[in-house]
Amino acid sequence: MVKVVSEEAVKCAITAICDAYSLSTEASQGVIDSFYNDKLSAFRVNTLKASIADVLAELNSNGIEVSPINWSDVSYTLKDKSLLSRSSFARDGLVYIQNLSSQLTALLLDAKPDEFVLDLAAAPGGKTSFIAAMMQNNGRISAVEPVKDRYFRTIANLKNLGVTICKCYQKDGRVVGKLCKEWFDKVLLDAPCSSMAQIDLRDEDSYSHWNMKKVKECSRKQKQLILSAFESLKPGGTMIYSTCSWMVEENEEVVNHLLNEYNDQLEIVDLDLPIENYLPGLTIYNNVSYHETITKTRRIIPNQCYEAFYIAKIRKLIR
Ligand SMILES: C[S@@+](CC[C@H](N)C(=O)[O-])C[C@H]1O[C@@H](n2cnc3c(N)ncnc32)[C@H](O)[C@@H]1O
Repeated sequence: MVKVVSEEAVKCAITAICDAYSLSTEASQGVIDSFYNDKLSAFRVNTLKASIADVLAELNSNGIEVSPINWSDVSYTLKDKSLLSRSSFARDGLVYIQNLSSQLTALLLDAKPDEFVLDLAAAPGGKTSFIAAMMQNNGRISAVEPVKDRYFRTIANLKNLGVTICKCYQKDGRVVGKLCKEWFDKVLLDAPCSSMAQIDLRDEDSYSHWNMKKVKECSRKQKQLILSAFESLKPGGTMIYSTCSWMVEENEEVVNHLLNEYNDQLEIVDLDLPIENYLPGLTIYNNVSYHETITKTRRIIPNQCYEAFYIAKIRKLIR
């Protein structure tokens, strides 16, 4: 029987990481508060099906007010997504409601037309579809998802969003590296995680299943998945590892595991995020030291606009 955690236990985990960064009491409180507060919603225009100008004009005529984001032409925030999520734009895939941290992660993969891309943990396909839009539906994407209903949902979603270059596979991502050794130019591993970003401390249901046992289980699987992702990458290719968790076990510890296995075959890319609310990856946690290069990985600090996220960009060296 899994022990259900209290709000205090979640706050404790968040505080421990704030302490590890020596964040001021005020900054730590800001992070904890962000797990209580309502966030702004965000969406992107799906340029596979609509032009930005047309969508903005339609939203305006429906009284939906949106604000642009400075790092993406297609991304916007809005106070209340209820009208938009019920609209025909969302239903018909002209826009896709997606938080900014997720959008930024997909953008950072920097997939180009004509490349061969792997999305190793794809459902429901939000990032896959953004990647396809950036590739202008030119090239190839393989999307992997082992859970049956999530796999079928991804296929339906991608179809609705006008993605034509993606083939979906119902598979465990951990076997892909051995089956498709050095096939892909780019790989996204948006790993299954304990989903701290989804925690709303006002809503017990959102954290009642979150616990350290789950964190440890996720960490074990993430370490296997990151090796598989790296093995599937071509020399010279790049991959993104991301989670929407705040836990070191699911982030720095996983990248450190890859570095322990393949240190001489990769470099961690220094991520220059176009936002201010981020921290470098931790190199020491609970008295365990990780590779120094992990400081080049990034943690997005949650706030009103952004969900808690961890992003690492990794390049496979040409031998
Ligand atoms: C964080 S979600 C991915 C979200 C997706 N990238 C998006 O933006 O829409 C992680 C996904 O990994 C899937 N997953 C779980 N175990 C997996 C495994 N062994 N191999 C590949 N995917 C797995 C989960 O079912 C879940 O759909």
